[in-house]
Amino acid sequence: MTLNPSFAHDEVVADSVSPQTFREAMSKMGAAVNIVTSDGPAGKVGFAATAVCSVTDTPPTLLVCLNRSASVFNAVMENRTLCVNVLSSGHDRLSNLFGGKTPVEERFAAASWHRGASGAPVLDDAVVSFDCVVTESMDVGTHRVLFCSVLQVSNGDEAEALIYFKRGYHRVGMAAAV
Ligand SMILES: NC(=O)C1=CN([C@@H]2O[C@H](COP(=O)(O)OP(=O)(O)OC[C@H]3O[C@@H](n4cnc5c(N)ncnc54)[C@H](O)[C@@H]3O)[C@@H](O)[C@H]2O)C=CC1
Ligand SMILES: Cc1cc2nc3c(=O)[nH]c(=O)nc-3n(C[C@H](O)[C@H](O)[C@H](O)COP(=O)(O)O)c2cc1C
Repeated sequence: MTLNPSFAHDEVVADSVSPQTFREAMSKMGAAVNIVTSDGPAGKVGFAATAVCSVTDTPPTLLVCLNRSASVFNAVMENRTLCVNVLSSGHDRLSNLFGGKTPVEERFAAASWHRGASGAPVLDDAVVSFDCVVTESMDVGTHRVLFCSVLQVSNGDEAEALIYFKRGYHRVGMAAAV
């Protein structure tokens, strides 16, 4: 396929790569696993997320992509606060709880939490946590991209992180040999 620079983005995307092909390809892109929590007027919620990325250090900003059909969606948008808790290697069961259809109280009962500056739950034994306020957002397809200004960082002392790769959990902590 040759790309004509005058094509609108949607035209190029429409009949090229199917969602199935895209997901299969994405399954090979290893990513850190996070539990994104939120609390506020709409109540306490949390979900597992790999679609989290650093945007800029000035001001410190993360982005989080949240499916608009997720049960947590309205609460996160109303609270406008969230905490990105980066999971350690022993957190695979916790990730599955926050990634499934489990009731909210059952999700949070499986771990220990404290409250961050934003009011969102911070996971006690996370590798690191980024407590944030949602400053901007943009809809792309099925998801809302949340731009999150970081209010507070909490560093843990966990040696190994949890990585999601080829639809399974892996532990990482040792530097690759060069
Ligand atoms: N970014 C997202 O929204 C993600 C959603 N999931 C959810 O977990 C379920 C199980 O996922 P897997 O076992 O990894 O198998 P899968 O075949 O559904 O997904 C493979 C990979 O594709 C990407 N992906 C999955 N659903 C997506 C979506 N709706 N939008 C954008 N990217 C998506 C993720 O990188 C995922 O690891 C998925 O069906 C999805 O509901 C999982 C990972 C990321
Ligand atoms: C490993 C993993 C990563 C996920 N990453 C994302 C993500 O980045 N964005 C997203 O919207 N949903 C993601 N999900 C799915 C949400 O965690 C799930 O939709 C959320 O828990 C809401 O589920 P519910 O609608 O049953 O409450 C992921 C799930 C798993 C297991």
